[in-house]
Amino acid sequence: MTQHPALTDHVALRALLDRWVAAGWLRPIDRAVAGFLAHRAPEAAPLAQLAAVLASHQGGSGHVCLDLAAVRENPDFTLRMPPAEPTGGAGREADTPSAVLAGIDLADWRRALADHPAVSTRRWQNDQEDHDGRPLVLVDTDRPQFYLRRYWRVEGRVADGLANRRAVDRPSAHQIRPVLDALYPGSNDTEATDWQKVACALAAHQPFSIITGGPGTGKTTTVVRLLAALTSLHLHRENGACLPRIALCAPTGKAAARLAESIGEKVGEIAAIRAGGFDAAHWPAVAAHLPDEVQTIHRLIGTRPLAEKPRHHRDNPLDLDIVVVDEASMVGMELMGQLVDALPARCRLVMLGDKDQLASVEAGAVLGELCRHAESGDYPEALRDYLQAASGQPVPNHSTGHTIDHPAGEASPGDRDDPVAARIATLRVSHRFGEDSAIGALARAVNRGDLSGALEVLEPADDDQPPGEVDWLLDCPGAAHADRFAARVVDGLRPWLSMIHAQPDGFDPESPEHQATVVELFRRHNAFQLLCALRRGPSGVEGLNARVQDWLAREGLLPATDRIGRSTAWYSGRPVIVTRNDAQLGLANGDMGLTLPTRLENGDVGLRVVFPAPSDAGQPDQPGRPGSHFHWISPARLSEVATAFALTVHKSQGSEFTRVAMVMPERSNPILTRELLYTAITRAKQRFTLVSPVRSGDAPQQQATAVLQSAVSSVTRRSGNLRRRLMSRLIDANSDEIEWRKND
Ligand SMILES: Nc1ncnc2c1ncn2[C@@H]1O[C@H](COP(=O)(O)OP(=O)(O)OP(=O)(O)O)[C@@H](O)[C@H]1O
Repeated sequence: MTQHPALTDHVALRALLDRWVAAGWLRPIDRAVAGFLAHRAPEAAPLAQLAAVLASHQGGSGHVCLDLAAVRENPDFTLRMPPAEPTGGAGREADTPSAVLAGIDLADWRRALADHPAVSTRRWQNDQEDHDGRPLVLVDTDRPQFYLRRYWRVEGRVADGLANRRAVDRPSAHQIRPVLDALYPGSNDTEATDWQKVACALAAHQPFSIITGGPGTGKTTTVVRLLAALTSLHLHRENGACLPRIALCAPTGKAAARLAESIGEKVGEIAAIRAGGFDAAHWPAVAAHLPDEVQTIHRLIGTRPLAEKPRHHRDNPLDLDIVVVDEASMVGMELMGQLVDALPARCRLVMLGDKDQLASVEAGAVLGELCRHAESGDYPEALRDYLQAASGQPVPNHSTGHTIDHPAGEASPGDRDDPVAARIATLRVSHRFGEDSAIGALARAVNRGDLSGALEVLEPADDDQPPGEVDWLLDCPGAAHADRFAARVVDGLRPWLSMIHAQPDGFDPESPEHQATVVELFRRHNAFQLLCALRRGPSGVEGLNARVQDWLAREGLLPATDRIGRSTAWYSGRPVIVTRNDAQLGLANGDMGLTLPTRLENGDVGLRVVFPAPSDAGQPDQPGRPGSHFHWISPARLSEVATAFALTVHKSQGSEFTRVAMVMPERSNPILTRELLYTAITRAKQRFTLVSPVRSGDAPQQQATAVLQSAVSSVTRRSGNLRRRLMSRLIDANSDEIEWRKND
């Protein structure tokens, strides 16, 4: 078979890459990798250059490496070329990766890469050696993986940072049992295992642990009790001296604010504990020590604009004993690498998150990858004994064993000796969505890829009935119920928009009464959110924002759309989302603001965009007035924002809303996956509406079901090897030679 000219001729390869960039299939930065390699090794095979370009391209789509076998098996799908969302540029069919790579097999890739002077070939056994400084790394197994060295190194750094945690004090089962019994009164009286208590015992023992579970399964509750248990042990032993220094953090400002909000109540519960023979002042003293502030990870480690390194790193670590990371599914590999670098080896690390949610948009699905086999929940025998003794709970093994995902040719220890699994606790019971909750049932069905289970829950919307907890609405232009969707959206937005209209003389930022009104405004705003899978097209964020503006204008809730324009104009009531961090303004990517008529210092009424201020506003390097709940910012200073009547599901991660309506794409799309739909459903606290756009006349219900089916059956698999690399380090270091001290 003749090969595509781009694989044998450098000029043809450059022309192909130029066309990919022009069509929007490839980023210019990926294209630049080819130029760099051509300069370094002009004679080397074009196929190797192409692989390097594609490895860089995959980094932009969340993968830390290029899985060569996956590219061979399904090139266009693996590489998302053409992109799932149209880019405006026109690509040629003759240029699709499947056309370009036809006839290439793994042996060709291997040969081209192994011969290239810029490629270092590795096996797992020597993955820590990094002396040759070559910019590309080929991990040569039966399923070869090709890395830019930068990602290879950061993945290794994360594995090192997790494997090297050495918490100084691991309580014996005998020490921690009375503390856990006091924190979980009544747990020993029932037969069912209290997995939260077991999770506490596990995380108290392991210097690095993950507590994972769906929404409302008690991750926050558990971590507050864990921190209380560790503080209690210190108080007891050292009489208040050297209490652990604790920091709570999350990847985004919004996730940090949500954790801060939910933690207060739980700390109050600790102060009220009276059980277990501790003196009356003990638990109030424990509660008083627990942190109430939550920072972003960036702020914790001291990320500085334009600086190469954050303030805290290996040579200037944070002075902390325990760090908790919430919403860890949103943390990518680079940020995780910076975080573990900034922690001293003695510092415990506890990660909280829902392993089934969408992964970070940055390269590397850290939590998802580490939790790949968490479902089975089996532990090594000795650890199981410890957990049972420490918690007083039965800890059954769930499965008879899965095969550990070891690189080919390496010994694979038995399932129950998996040292990564020994650091993971899975919470399985949702206290928010009980057995009879339709949202919970829909989320579970989607999560297990069960279309008929999902269809059992999804009730087609009925005009004569009030909407249920979950319902399904067909958005069919021209049909009798065409306005039903518009009416739902307007109903969802009216409560806060009408509050704005009730202040024609503008909000006074200095007035306590107006500040209270703004608190209520944000509460109402948070009661309803429209989500989309896509950004572009009529069912994407752009199309939906325009439609919503029309609907609201029709109802008199916004000025007429021909006056306000479409996407960038400022008007009273425009909700916006920040799309890039702005340290000067104290805004983070993902922050939401509302545009309000505002009384200005000169007495005029003008527009200001109001954002909730972080809890540490007014601190030395944090803009905002001390104690103020809000920032009031002139629209002229905001360039990186977008209208947010509708948001992508990606942007909604880390947030929750009372009611959510999610708009599906018109047809199946690689972006629409099981994780995306699950994430959208679990953003809703009380009601979830699925909106399926359909073409009129043409069996609308079947069209909608086909798109739903493609979503529940499509699972994202991120390339990367963090789990394997961590496992091999833990096995090598034999760091599970834990003394499972039950009786001392
Ligand atoms: N063991 C329990 N018994 C009864 N209620 C509980 C229990 N654990 C947690 N809850 C309640 O369930 C709700 C959710 O708990 P929590 O916020 O800890 O869960 P989460 O997993 O952190 O939730 P999220 O998905 O919001 O991150 C809270 O109202 C909490 O008080």
